[in-house]
Amino acid sequence: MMVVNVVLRHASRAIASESFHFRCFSRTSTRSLSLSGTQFAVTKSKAKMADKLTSEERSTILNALLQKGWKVQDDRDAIYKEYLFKDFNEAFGFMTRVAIKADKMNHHPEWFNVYNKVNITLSTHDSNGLTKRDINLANFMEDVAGNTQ
Ligand SMILES: C[C@H](O)[C@H](O)[C@H]1CNC2=NC(N)=NC(=O)C2=N1
Repeated sequence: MMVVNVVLRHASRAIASESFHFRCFSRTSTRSLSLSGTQFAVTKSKAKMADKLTSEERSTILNALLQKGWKVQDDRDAIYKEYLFKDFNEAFGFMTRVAIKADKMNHHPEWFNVYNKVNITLSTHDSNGLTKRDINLANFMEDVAGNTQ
């Protein structure tokens, strides 16, 4: 009986201390998780701001696209262009190639197609404006359209 009592007391102390440890652990880990979550959010939003095209990049790589018919929107930091193809087959072929590339880049155009017309707007939603990803995708579109238009 004595032995059973000792064993039981030991076991209940162990369980109590386990649950104490568990509570401490889960409190600490929750706090540090939310802390690191906050730090992550701050770091991420700074990175997004830094992503936007600089004025130097606007007068070089963006300007090169403006020479090719792309325009900057009046009310938004975005570029747009209307591509005209021979027919729907050519337009949709272009869209298909661009869609595959865009998905690989995880960077997607806003676009609208009617028969042989494709209206495209590019902007980086995550950065709330133009970034090099828009320039890269627009240059890819220029290459593809150059071969089909
Ligand atoms: C969660 C995912 O990474 C984002 O929503 C991606 C997907 N495609 C995107 N496309 C565009 N144009 N801008 C983005 O910021 C963007 N972000």
